[in-house]
Amino acid sequence: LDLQAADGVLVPGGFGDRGVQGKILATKYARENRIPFLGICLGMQIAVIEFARSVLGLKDANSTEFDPNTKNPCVIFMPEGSTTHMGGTMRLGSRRTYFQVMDCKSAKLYGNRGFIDERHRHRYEVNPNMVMHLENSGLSFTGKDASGQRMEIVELPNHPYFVGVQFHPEFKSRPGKPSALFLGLIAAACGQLESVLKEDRLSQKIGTGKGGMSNGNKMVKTYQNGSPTKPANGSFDDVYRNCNGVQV
Ligand SMILES: NC(=O)CC[C@H](N)C(=O)O
Repeated sequence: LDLQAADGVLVPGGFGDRGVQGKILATKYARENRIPFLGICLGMQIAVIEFARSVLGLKDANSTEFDPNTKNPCVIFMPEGSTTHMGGTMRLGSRRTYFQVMDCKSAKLYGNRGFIDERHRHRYEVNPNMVMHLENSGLSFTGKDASGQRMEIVELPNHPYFVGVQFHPEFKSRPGKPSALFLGLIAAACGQLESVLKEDRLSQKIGTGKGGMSNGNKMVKTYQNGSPTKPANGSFDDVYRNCNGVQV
């Protein structure tokens, strides 16, 4: 895998320690070299572990999923007491994320909404006791659940696009209705994030329901079945057109 050729890095979810070492290296590379990054579920947990190791200097920082005896458990087992999920320990299904600040990339990409509902499938979470330490060193937990104890979105404000989410935006993302965070990753990888964030259209059609982007944003033509030479008519469409088929 040649990371140097990558315009963006997506670290997906996963269970167990297979591939974790490589995911940590890819995340470190993206963070240090300012390559647009999106971490999903385990990918977000990896981003926090990598940051704790490299920036906080906690060399054995880990998830208790991989090292139950770590002295620096920055990701821990946090089962959710739920009468509807009896017997299961997985945090599953739609849960609400509240933005903690509006001046962050994820809130803007979701159209400046106060909260979003996204789907979940995980057992482990960022250790709430380490949040302050991580934030003092530059990570920003821009989305949390209603209790404030479960970290849903993490960002590095001083990076062109470094976003990790505990939820799974892909579950509600559709080719013609992409998730805000995939739009952000692709736009950043194309060097167009600034113009996308400035798009009036991003926030105009929020809450219109049908035809909107998944979780609030507008539908944008993707030309998936159309002519690849169809002319673009705006920066938004450029992003979509240029990135059809692009591997990130
Ligand atoms: N879906 C995932 O990526 C799960 C991440 C992690 N293994 C957890 O259980 O929390």
